[in-house]
Amino acid sequence: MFSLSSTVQPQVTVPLSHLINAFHSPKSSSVSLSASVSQSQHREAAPEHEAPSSEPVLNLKDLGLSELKVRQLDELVDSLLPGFCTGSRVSSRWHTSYVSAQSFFENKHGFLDIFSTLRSSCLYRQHPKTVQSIYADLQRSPVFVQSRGFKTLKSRTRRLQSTSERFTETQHVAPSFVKGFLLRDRGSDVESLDKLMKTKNIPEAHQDAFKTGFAEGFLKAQALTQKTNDSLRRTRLFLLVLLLLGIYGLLKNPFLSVRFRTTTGLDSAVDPVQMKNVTFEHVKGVEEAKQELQEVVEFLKNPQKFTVLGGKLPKGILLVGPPGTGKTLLARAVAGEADVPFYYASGSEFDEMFVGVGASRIRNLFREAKANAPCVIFIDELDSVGGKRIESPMHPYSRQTINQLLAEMDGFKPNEGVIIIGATNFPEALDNALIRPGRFDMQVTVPRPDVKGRTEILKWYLNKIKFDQSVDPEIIARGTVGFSGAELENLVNQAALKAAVDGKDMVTMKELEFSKDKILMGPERRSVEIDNKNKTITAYHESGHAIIAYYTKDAMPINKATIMPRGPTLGHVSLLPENDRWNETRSQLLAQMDVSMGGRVAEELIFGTDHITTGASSDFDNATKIAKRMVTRFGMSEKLGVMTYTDTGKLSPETQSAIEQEIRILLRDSYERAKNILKTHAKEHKNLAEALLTYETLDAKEIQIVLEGKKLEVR
Ligand SMILES: Nc1ncnc2c1ncn2[C@@H]1O[C@H](COP(=O)(O)OP(=O)(O)OP(=O)(O)O)[C@@H](O)[C@H]1O
Ligand SMILES: [Zn+2]
Repeated sequence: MFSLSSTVQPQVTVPLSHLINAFHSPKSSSVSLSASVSQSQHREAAPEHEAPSSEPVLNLKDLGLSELKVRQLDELVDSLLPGFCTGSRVSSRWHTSYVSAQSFFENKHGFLDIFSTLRSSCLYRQHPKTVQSIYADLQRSPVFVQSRGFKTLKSRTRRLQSTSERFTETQHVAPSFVKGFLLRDRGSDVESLDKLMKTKNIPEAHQDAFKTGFAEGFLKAQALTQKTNDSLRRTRLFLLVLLLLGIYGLLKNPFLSVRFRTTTGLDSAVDPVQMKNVTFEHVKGVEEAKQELQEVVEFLKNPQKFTVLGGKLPKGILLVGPPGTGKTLLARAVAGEADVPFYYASGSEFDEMFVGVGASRIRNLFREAKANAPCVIFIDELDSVGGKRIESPMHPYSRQTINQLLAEMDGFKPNEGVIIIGATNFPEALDNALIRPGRFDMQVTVPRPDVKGRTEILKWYLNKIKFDQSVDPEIIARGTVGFSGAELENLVNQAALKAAVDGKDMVTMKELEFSKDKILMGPERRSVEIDNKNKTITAYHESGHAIIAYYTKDAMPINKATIMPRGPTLGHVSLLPENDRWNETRSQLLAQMDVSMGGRVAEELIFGTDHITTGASSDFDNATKIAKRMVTRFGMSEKLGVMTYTDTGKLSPETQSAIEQEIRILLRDSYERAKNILKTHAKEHKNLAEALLTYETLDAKEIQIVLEGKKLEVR
């Protein structure tokens, strides 16, 4: 049978006579199979074998093919003579037999890799021509066209041969087809099978067999052709839909962040993201940083305006600050405010074990960005690409990568509209070359937020959840000194989760306090069974702290006392500074020491010296630290004067012992003060401890009620 593989059927009408003639063209034809069948040549060739016009006309009935439709006939012809059809796509493919295709994929598989075509179209978005030409290409050439002609030609011919065993003249079949066809004037003559059989002297006895064989072969080929056509049609439809979708996506949103990405070894694509929805409004508590970046936004909005006036803006801005303080968010907001593309890269992406990869990634990034200026390139973790640790065996090519980064930064003018924002937690770890003028020459500090900033951040994230009106973000803010924006966001989120778990319909202070403690001290250990004796000791210990805090003038206000085990602690008292403390007075420091002492003093007073526990060790640590700093750093000891003693190891033994002596005195005095207070307020101490044993946790208000001798309302 005539099998067709993956070839598109050209719509060409061929007189049946050509076909028949082809079977019986002179055996002597010397056209060799392996020769490249150039159709144009054949067409140009003089028609030597013009058929006599007197040939009788063939009736399809004679062939037993009267059932065939014209189209089927065309297909038959094409099956037999794929090379014939003028101007058809197939023919042109045949003639590229010796030409390797453009891509390895094409060579290997014989058809275009439509996905890589689409991908590369996305890679070069700034050249819309590419997309168009690809579209045109795809229109021109059906996707599964075999472009490796020699393979096609041979295999198809072989198939022709094997399926036309009836017409045995193996060697000469194909050439005679061609010759028979091409040497004739196709339009004019209509020949008949009868005549052919006569002229070729086919014996009467064989004529029927000839016809039957011909028809059988045709019908079999027909069935297969139909199948192939169906599957081809389906594939083409699928590819068309895919293509249309791709084009639609590109037209609709050129900055679509989710797109085909190529990460083939050395070459990685870089996609910008449009940051319209992130503005400075989203970044709270870092007002100074926002102000400094405002001018960068103005520049990105209108680079020309700045250069006309001769203004010069930094190419690179370094955002410096601890993790989670919103450096990435700020960089996004800069792009969002200016409504320009945002290119994100993490320094660690460039840190490659392979030569040239990191450098090549940087090159790609800058090439893309420059083509889309004005825009923002953000390099997170800049220290991991621009660090000083060059020549380390762990990062063999980092020098190369840094050099590439430097070259790229030097490679464009300040008015080109590309702003590079780098972020790092360790500016001191950066390579000096990076922070020279003309590179990252502007530093913006993004510190941990202060009380006001924390309150704003908490409000911002609280507004995204349901919370009770009684919630006071400021109280939480005061208790979260040192929290970063990310940690505060997490705090609110944990509170929301806790409320959901407890079946509440909104978040209250309780959940917020809960999640704050969880972040600060680890999760509650409700399951831990603490015996009554230990519980009682803990209750008195914590009440001791609370009483001292309550009755000492310069101590911080109490926020909460609890005997709920959490993390490594059995209970704790939390105090809230009214504001972030920039400075502390001597009396505040002493008060802090006294509060720390309160725990141990309570144990001693209530249970006796023999029953004091190990539970006060961290309290002592705390108190000792304060005393030591007062003596050695703050000049708060009369005996040692206003002098700092940083490296105590290098001091004379006398000075060392004098320091020790002073610290000891401070601690002892503190202990005595605490003892006095607890003795004076023994009743309140007892009441508070009992309230804690009953309620486990007491907040500031409840503590006040107990200490004022009033009864707590049953909760
Ligand atoms: N000042 C802030 N205002 C509002 N949200 C913040 C702030 N800081 C941090 N966040 C929240 O924390 C998330 C993480 O912050 P971001 O990634 O910007 O921190 P970063 O400083 O870049 O951290 P890293 O140094 O770890 O990369 C932000 O997406 C945001 O949700
Ligand atoms: Zn304690």
